[in-house]
Amino acid sequence: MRDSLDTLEATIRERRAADPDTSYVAKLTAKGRAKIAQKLGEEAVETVIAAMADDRAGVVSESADLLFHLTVLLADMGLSLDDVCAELDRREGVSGLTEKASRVPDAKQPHISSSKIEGSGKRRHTNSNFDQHGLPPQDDVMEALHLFLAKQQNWIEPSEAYRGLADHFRLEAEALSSTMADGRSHWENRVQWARKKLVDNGSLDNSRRGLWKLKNGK
Ligand SMILES: N=c1c2ncn([C@@H]3O[C@H](COP(=O)(O)OP(=O)(O)OP(=O)(O)O)[C@@H](O)[C@H]3O)c2ncn1[C@@H]1O[C@H](COP(=O)(O)O)[C@@H](O)[C@H]1O
Repeated sequence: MRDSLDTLEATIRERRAADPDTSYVAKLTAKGRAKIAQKLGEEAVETVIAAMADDRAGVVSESADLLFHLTVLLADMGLSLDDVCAELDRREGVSGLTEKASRVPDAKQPHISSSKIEGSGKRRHTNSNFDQHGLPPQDDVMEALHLFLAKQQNWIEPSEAYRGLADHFRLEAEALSSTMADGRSHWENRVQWARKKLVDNGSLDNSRRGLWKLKNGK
């Protein structure tokens, strides 16, 4: 398997610079990364369709197309199969369920997807909708705080929410150190605003000063 992929990778790297009239790799590469990624997506869908039809030969064929297009994409990004294998090696021995349980907050919730790359199954955020301070929109913070609190067993201190959500949104150090005119933290202010919204809509238990928890069942 690895030999076949190594050979394919070497061929693809060589064919990228070939004449697009005689090379599919060169032709696809010339169309740009978006087209390569689109083809990869199509092959993934075709693999799924074959699997759902219990078409074993189809799955083998579509998987070959999928691996081929993935290798073209990696080459276009200056990445290699070795990079992917190194990541797989790093994960070896770590149960997928254990890794998933360690994520904070729950990445499966679809309604925080405005800043999440769909389909990755992992917490990844684009910065495109972040503001000039490098912070996510208030509504996203509110939804993420709701999810974060839903996972807590007990009362938490605000600092835990600041940290947990900063990790969730993968905030840069610069964004975390940004302050308002009065010296208060932009980020903490945003999380506090989110907490207030949750109090206002009746989700948050407001009975203990300086500690945060959702009301039961909210
Ligand atoms: N493994 C492959 C491989 N798998 C699939 N494909 C091509 O990938 C394309 C995608 O399949 P589709 O049915 O979606 O094609 P399509 O509808 O024509 O594509 P679009 O019009 O949507 O762009 C087809 O043209 C396939 O022939 C491949 N093309 C090349 N290779 C390898 O890459 C090497 C270099 O190829 P060239 O760059 O063409 O010389 C070859 O020797 C092979 O080893």
